[in-house]
Formats: sequence, structure tokens, C-alpha cells
Amino acid sequence: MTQTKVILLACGSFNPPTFMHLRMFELARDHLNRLGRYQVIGGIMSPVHDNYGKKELISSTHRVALLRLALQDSDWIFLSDWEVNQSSWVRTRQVLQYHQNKLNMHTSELSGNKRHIDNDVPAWIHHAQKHCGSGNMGVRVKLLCGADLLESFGTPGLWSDQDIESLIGDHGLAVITRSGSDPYRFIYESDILSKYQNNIDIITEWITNEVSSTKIRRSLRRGESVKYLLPVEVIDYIKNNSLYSSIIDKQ
Ligand SMILES: Nc1ncnc2c1ncn2[C@@H]1O[C@H](COP(=O)(O)OP(=O)(O)OP(=O)(O)O)[C@@H](O)[C@H]1O
Ligand SMILES: NC(=O)c1ccc[n+]([C@@H]2O[C@H](COP(=O)(O)O)[C@@H](O)[C@H]2O)c1
Ligand SMILES: [Zn+2]
Repeated sequence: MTQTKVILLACGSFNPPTFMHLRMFELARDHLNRLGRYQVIGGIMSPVHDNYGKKELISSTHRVALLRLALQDSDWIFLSDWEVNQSSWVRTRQVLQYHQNKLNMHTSELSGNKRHIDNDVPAWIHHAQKHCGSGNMGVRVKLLCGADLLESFGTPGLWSDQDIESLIGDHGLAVITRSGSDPYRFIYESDILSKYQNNIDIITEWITNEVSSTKIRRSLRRGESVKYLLPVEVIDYIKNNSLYSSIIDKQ
């Protein structure tokens, strides 16, 4: 069986990053590798731009710092700060396309005559180069998300049909189940998702964990412990920088 090499890219607020954001990658890698059709060679976390304008979204400077701390334990998942460094919010399709193009460029340089002299290559590219093998240009960047993000495709005006087609048709989706969502039904009820069903892998999280950044922010606001829900380095950074604390706490 020919195996497609895959890099999983998760986008989102990560406000703050939780263990569940990291677990998504481990779950998806195990699942996709087990299928035999794929070989997952890397993961990318791409925090959303500050202009996304979501309620309570803290500055990307802090979110990037938090992700760096959260990822320091991982030898295969990397931060990409490309999205936050754009002049404004970018659609997810563009995020996937940028990373796919960048990867194609760097992996084809590896297999061709050109030697790479750019010292500014992000870690996720270095890692991909090490794992894609020479002559292999077929690494695919897939979108990794929770089932609630998949279901947001049905929110009127939020995603364009062309973007959904491209995300699923050109890249593919790895979807982690999440309580309150029913991705199988959602796909069944959507013509566009049913059409590209072969490119959507649904991964059941059996060790269910309902942690969310909203709940973490709520606990922090109330001065409650969030220990064992986030990496300890992330908790320390939040405390040291008084992030997500209530106005009352700051008085
Ligand atoms: N517990 C979870 N199970 C499955 N997927 C999750 C879980 N938590 C987050 N995700 C996924 O992680 C990605 C980033 O999500 P996001 O940053 O919105 O986290 P969140 O915990 O949902 O935060 P918030 O509560 O602020 O919306 C999304 O694809 C989301 O579906
Ligand atoms: N049309 C689009 O491309 C589109 C629409 C809504 C959200 N998104 C992305 O989905 C993610 C959603 O993150 P949250 O779940 O934290 O809101 C963000 O990365 C955001 O950029 C993309
Ligand atoms: Zn969310």
C-alpha cells in the first residue's frame, strides 16, 4: 500500500493551550498511522491572528509564548507563528495553503540540486525535511480539528463553500470527537461534506475529556486551581503575567 506522508495542522485560539489541544495530535497520529494509508511525520499549531476578535482573546504575543512552553515536551509538534504575523486575520484555507506551499518548496529543494541556505527555516520545516526522505515530494498538510470546528462549517456566512471544498478536497480533515458534537450526523446532513467524505477521518476520543479553554479561563478568573489541566510551565507563565485574572484580582 502506498503511504501518504502527512503533517497535521491545528488552527484555533489556544487561549490558553490545554492538554486536550496536545492530545488531539497524539490521537490523530495513532489513528492515521494505524490505517496504513498515512504516515504522520509532524504536527503544527497555528494560533489565530489577534484580529480574529474572539471574546477574551489575549494578545498573540502571550499565546505564542504559552504554546512554546506547551510544546517544549514534544519532539514532533511545532508552533507556526506565520498566521499571527500577518497584517490581519487569514482564512484557514490560506493558512493550510501557505504551509503546504512552503513545505513543497523546501522538500523539493531537498530532492533537487539546490542546497538550502536559508537559516530562517522554521523548526516544523526542518523536522519535515528530516522525515520526508529524499525525492519525496508528497507530504500533505491536513487540517486537524475538534468536531465543534467541523460543525462550525454549518454556521451561515462563516466559511465559504469554496474554502470548505478546498480544505477537504485538497488537504483533508482529521476530526476528533468532542462531547456535544455528532460529526457522523453532521457529515450525513451536509451535501458538500458527504461528497468529500473519503477525505475526512473521524477519530473517536474514548478517554473523554471535556476540558476547554473557556472553562480554564473561568477557573482562572475565579482564582481556582487549573493544575493537571495544562502543562505546569503554561500555568506558571499565566500566573507570572497575571493573564486571565479578573478585574477584582487586579485591584
Ligand atoms: N476537549 C476537546 N476535544 C476535542 N477537540 C478539542 C477539545 N478542545 C479543543 N479542541 C479543538 O482544538 C481546536 C482549537 O480550539 P480552541 O482554541 O477554540 O479551544 P477550546 O478549548 O475550544 O477554546 P474555547 O473554549 O476558547 O473555544 C479546535 O479544533 C477545537 O475543536
Ligand atoms: N472562513 C474561515 O476560514 C474561518 C471561519 C471561522 C473560523 N476559522 C478558524 O477556525 C479557528 C477557530 O478557532 P476557535 O474555535 O478558537 O474560534 C480559528 O483558527 C479561525 O481562524 C476560519
Ligand atoms: Zn473553541
